[in-house]
Amino acid sequence: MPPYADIAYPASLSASHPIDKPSLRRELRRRRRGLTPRQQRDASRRLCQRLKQLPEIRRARRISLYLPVGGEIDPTPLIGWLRRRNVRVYLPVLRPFAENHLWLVEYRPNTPMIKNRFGIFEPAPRYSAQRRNRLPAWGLDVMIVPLVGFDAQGNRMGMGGGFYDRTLAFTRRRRPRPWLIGVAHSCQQVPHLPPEPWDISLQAIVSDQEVVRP
Ligand SMILES: Nc1nc2c(c(=O)[nH]1)N(C=O)[C@@H](CNc1ccc(C(=O)N[C@@H](CCC(=O)O)C(=O)O)cc1)CN2
Ligand SMILES: Nc1ncnc2c1ncn2[C@@H]1O[C@H](COP(=O)(O)OP(=O)(O)OP(=O)(O)O)[C@@H](O)[C@H]1O
Repeated sequence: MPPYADIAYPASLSASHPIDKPSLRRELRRRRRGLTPRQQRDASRRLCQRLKQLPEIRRARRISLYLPVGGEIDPTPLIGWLRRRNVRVYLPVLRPFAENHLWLVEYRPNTPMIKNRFGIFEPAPRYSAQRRNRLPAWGLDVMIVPLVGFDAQGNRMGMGGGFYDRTLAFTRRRRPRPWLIGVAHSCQQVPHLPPEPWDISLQAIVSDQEVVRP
């Protein structure tokens, strides 16, 4: 059972109601924002310990992750470890002129950064516009995907923009595809999320408490 199973879920989460995704998303975002700095630090450390043990990550040469906002679990302690292993690190960048698509842009120690319209740091436009600094998503070995919610079956919910679903839609038709790892705090686990037709399935979900392999 998820540790928060005893907390009252929104009424919309009971089996007899269809799930009201926007209110569930709000509730789960509130929950992760409410974690203390200390809980955040511990969760991040536990998450990264688990990630470093995954064979898929140990084998990878190119990995994308994200810079956390709003209480998201923090994967960035991995960056130094990955660089020491000569792994290339990529970040999502809001793609200009393509609604709700992401670019994956290499993140080096001297990469110029700006805040995007959501207040998330990302490589600056001048840098991201250069094709040599980007990688098509199929060129990644592993993509670490931030989750707002997840269930034990591996269903996921994100921020609601469909950014990752759109960016990864190609994986239905073509190989290679990156190994997709969703990450979240364990308090973001819920009993059941309805899969949507456009959802791209994850190979694993890693939280501070466990590794779920659907
Ligand atoms: N750290 C991090 N970076 C990421 C993502 C993420 O989930 N986490 N994304 C994953 O998709 C993309 C950005 N997606 C986002 C989608 C929606 C909202 C959002 O709802 N923001 C406002 C409402 C809209 C607005 O301000 O215009 C909000 O916070 O309520 C933010 C980011 C790319 N970078
Ligand atoms: N491949 C796609 N092409 C066009 N629209 C899409 C695609 N994937 C998702 N969408 C649209 O994006 C919107 C957001 O979807 P959803 O609520 O599932 O987002 P999410 O999974 O939480 O977000 P994310 O993928 O950024 O983590 C939906 O309205 C959906 O129709």
